[in-house]
Amino acid sequence: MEHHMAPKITVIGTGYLGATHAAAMAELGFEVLGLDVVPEKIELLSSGRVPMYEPGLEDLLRRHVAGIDGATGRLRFTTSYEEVADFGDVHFVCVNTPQKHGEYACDMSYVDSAVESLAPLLRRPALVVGKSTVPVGSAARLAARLLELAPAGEAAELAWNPEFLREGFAVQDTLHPDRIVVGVTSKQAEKQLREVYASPIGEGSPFVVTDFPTAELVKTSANSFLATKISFINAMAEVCEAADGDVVKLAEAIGHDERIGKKFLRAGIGFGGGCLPKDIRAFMARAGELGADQALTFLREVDSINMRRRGHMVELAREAVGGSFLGKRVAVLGAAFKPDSDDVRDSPALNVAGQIHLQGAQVTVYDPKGMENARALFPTLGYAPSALDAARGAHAVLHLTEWREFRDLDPQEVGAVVDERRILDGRNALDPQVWREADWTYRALGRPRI
Ligand SMILES: NC(=O)C1=CN([C@@H]2O[C@H](COP(=O)(O)OP(=O)(O)OC[C@H]3O[C@@H](n4cnc5c(N)ncnc54)[C@H](O)[C@@H]3O)[C@@H](O)[C@H]2O)C=CC1
Ligand SMILES: O=C(O)[C@H]1O[C@H](OP(=O)(O)OP(=O)(O)OC[C@H]2O[C@@H](n3ccc(=O)[nH]c3=O)[C@H](O)[C@@H]2O)[C@H](O)[C@@H](O)[C@@H]1O
Repeated sequence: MEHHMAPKITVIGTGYLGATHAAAMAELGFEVLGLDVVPEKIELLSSGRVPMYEPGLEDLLRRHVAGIDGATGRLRFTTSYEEVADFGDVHFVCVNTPQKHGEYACDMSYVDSAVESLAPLLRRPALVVGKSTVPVGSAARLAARLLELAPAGEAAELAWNPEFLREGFAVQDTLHPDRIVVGVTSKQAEKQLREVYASPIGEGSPFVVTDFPTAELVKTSANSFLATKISFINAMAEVCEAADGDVVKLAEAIGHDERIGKKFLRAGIGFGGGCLPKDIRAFMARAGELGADQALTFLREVDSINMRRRGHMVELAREAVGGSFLGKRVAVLGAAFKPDSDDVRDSPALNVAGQIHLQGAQVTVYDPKGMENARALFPTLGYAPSALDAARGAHAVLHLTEWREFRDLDPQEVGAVVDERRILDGRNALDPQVWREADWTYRALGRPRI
């Protein structure tokens, strides 16, 4: 009987997506080699440490990284493309695809460079699998490039396998995905990917096989839908504020309709992060290039509703401190773009903090995990080592990222250190009653003033 070896896997780009994917693939039993162009990241990962905060990821990594006591040794890291090309049968491309400076379009230079570094070294059969979020049409272009550059010729193939993980739940989402989507041009590629994902498929994750453009579009349309849902509820929050309605109750009530659903209806200062904002913009830009820009004009509105939230939060805060920020102290609870992450890319919390600082207030920020990243991006803001320290002497406290730690704060304890008991809840996540009972003025976006 033919002895079939499990494919060896490489992961190119070991950031939020790639580091998680690499560790998860080792957990599923594969031999994995991760590569990044930043040697410091590779050093950290090789010693079993994760260069960012993602719940459960470090434990997973330490179970597998070669050289760690008791680890399986299935996971290693390198900066050498030669090593990756020699080692792998399936190469996942997980590099960043940020927004271009001053444009809506996606910056494909990192993906292009990853493929151009790897392809000329592929001498034996290989499946290169794109996971980064890219404009539709990229996979076809990269497949042609691969064929042009790889010494293995047609034995080096491309597939597209978009990723849907959420930060904060990355490990769980990778090991137990809602669905697996693969864009392929051959049965062989499909077969190989079925083998890689045999475990989640066996657990019941739907496996959707499609062509390149559809696979790319599934990703951008999923993120567009999520962004639209958030902006929808934030538009309702604007109307609620004008009509003295309560958007939290409204969301709960419409969410009982299963066709609408309860998820992604949390009104507040809106969506941020390294994905939703840049993905909807890149999608609009790409649709424009394809002559289908009209189809996505609604995303422009989704984006502008979202950006208005930040400005509105600043206005509410200014109003709360008496009409001007000059000489006022403002405490900001939260810097990460969402809880359970240290990611501050396009963070609504930091954007609001930055605007208030520019308008003359003394702003002090605290975040359980995002401090280092926040300081690097906004070095002129004040930072404190705890929520209580941030609140000391404040004329207003702004709750901008809904960490558990903030929900558990004791309003009396915080009340003892502030100058004025004023709290603005930018995430509709605190219990208004608890704060009001402790003599705080509580105000939230889209809820009655009382
Ligand atoms: N962060 C997330 O939750 C998710 C991200 N995505 C997509 O995944 C991609 C990666 O996102 P993140 O992991 O958040 O970005 P990231 O910035 O955290 O990680 C990207 C990594 O790629 C490395 N890199 C850049 N150029 C390289 C090259 N030529 N060769 C090797 N490594 C290189 C960087 O040094 C960095 O470590 C993006 O397209 C993003 O839209 C998709 C789903 C979820
Ligand atoms: O493409 C990506 O990178 C990922 O983008 C999002 O994941 P993520 O950015 O980690 O975070 P989300 O949980 O989607 O939250 C995004 C933003 O929306 C905000 N949000 C979310 C939900 C909600 O009801 N209201 C709301 O304002 C969050 O505070 C956060 O700023 C998607 O949820 C993932 O499926 C996708 O893989």
